[in-house]
Amino acid sequence: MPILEVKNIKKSFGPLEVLKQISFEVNKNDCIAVIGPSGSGKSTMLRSLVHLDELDGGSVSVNGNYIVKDGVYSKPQQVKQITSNMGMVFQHFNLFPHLTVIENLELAPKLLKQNDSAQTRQLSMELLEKVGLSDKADVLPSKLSGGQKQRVAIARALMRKPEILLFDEPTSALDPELTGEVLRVMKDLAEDDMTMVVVTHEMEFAKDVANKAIFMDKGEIVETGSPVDLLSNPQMERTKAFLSRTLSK
Ligand SMILES: Nc1ncnc2c1ncn2[C@@H]1O[C@H](COP(=O)(O)OP(=O)(O)OP(=O)(O)O)[C@@H](O)[C@H]1O
Repeated sequence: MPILEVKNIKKSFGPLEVLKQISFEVNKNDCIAVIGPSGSGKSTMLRSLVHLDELDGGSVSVNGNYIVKDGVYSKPQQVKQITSNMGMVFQHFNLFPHLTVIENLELAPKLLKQNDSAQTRQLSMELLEKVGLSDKADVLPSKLSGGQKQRVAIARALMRKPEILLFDEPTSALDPELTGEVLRVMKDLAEDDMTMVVVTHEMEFAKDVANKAIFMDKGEIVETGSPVDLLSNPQMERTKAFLSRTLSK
């Protein structure tokens, strides 16, 4: 059974149909790159998986538990519980500026009283080490580079030990010289068999790290398959058309 199953999801903002009956599955250990031109609905699709955007129709389930089934949402408590199995990393980090790095990591577990504070501290230090920032535990986000902020955001998303990590263009807000350090952490996670869905414009990451690619255009999935095949096969007219649009952005 797939971990995450998305079936015929639909979403409009007013008259604009942003998602048109999208379906796909995420299996354990998949790293899926979601690629497509600006405005194709990638962020909306990702946000809808954790109920940050409300769908108009379709189904999303995690391990067979429905967040929404045929457009009808489960009870809020159940939605909360199911979505807690997914961690989200945003383009603009979304760190709390008045909290130190370690306080950013520990805020949610403390509010939810998930673990005792010694366990929480041990996990937060382990995760900061994993992203190479154990020396920054007590500094405020304003003292960090964009790449470091994003690595903190990744560590924070891992605090609840999610089964799936979702990334929404995690390097798009970074200066080019800072994208590498974030992509390396993401590659390490993929190599540790983390299940990931990554909205990205980084074609090299898609080719090197992802095992599957989903191409979206105008609210539809127009192509799926192995990223290497899709990105390097000159016969694939849609892929070429997509790439020329993206590269000319
Ligand atoms: N809250 C909103 N209200 C109205 N329209 C929205 C809202 N959020 C997104 N849209 C519109 O929905 C469409 C899809 O947006 P979305 O951000 O999902 O695309 P995207 O593929 O992620 O684009 P990008 O690569 O530029 O981030 C766009 O036309 C956008 O303007």
